[in-house]
Amino acid sequence: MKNNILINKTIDELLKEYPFLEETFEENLIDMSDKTVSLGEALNKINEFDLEDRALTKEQISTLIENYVDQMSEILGLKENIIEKLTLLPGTDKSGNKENFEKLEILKGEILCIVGPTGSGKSRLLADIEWTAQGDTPTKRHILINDENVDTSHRLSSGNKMVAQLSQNMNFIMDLSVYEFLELHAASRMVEDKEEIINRIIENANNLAGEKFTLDTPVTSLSGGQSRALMISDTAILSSSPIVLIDEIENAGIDRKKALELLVGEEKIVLMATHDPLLALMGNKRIVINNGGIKNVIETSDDEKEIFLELEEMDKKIQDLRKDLRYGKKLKI
Ligand SMILES: Nc1ncnc2c1ncn2[C@@H]1O[C@H](COP(=O)(O)OP(=O)(O)OP(=O)(O)O)[C@@H](O)[C@H]1O
Repeated sequence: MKNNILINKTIDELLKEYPFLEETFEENLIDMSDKTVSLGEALNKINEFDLEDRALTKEQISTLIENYVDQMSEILGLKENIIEKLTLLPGTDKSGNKENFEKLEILKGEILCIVGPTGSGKSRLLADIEWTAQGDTPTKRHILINDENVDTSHRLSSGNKMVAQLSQNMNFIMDLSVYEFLELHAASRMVEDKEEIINRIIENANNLAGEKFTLDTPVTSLSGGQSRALMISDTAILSSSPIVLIDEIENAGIDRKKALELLVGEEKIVLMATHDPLLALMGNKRIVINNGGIKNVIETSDDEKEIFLELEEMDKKIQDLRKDLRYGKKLKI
């Protein structure tokens, strides 16, 4: 079985996560009397005579279970939940030299920042991840999902995307209200509690943006900050994509710290290109890019976390001054 994640899980865990497997186990000689054993162990325990009788091999049974979980997850929209880890394997920089790392693993719930001078290749790295590069981009990098090479058939399909990209420009061209826009999106995701989800999205978006907007507001009249807040909240709450790529959350009147917390709170992997020290220090690690290649991966140190607290206070002061300025007040510290 190529999916080690399934084979190492216990029968109990598998039945809780994929209740539809019970019948499959029954039909395929998997003993469910002891649910604490792993699927791998249960497969090993199958009697050779029974296998011969059914003209099956253990490998065939494991492949059958794996394919079934894959298909059902796709149909039930569970697929996004099975991304636990993203792995980046080195390619080459712009001069053709191998990148300076062996393997970079990013786990669910982690924030990684990407830093480097203009033109150094930050957007390229985000694009490699979005494309789940298999040595077929200018950098020759490879991306693995859950330790496996990726089935690239998803690349051109529109539904169930693995990666959501929050780009710098959010231009709405549709003539819809915020409610209609969210309703369309909710319908395409077939969510059960549409109204509740829509309310949660707008509430969180308003929490990020300075000036409040309502469900009746036409999307075309949202300000830059408001539309960005709406897209971030929508991505965090409604998007099925487990990986979120952000090409700089600029300072356009949104609370950047809350935005990141919202995205990561929904158990996603977040990769963000940024030059903003406050955002960079919110990450667990940062990838340093130069001349198209990854030169270093730095873990955020305890000292840096202290700096983060200072920056947070400075940032709050600046935000307050900005607000006062907007509302025509005299500035004082
Ligand atoms: N390893 C590489 N090999 C070949 N070309 C590369 C490599 N990395 C990046 N490039 C190319 O270099 C150019 C600049 O890269 P990119 O746009 O990613 O930079 P950036 O750091 O995002 O810049 P900015 O901060 O200005 O947005 C792009 O054309 C990109 O395809």
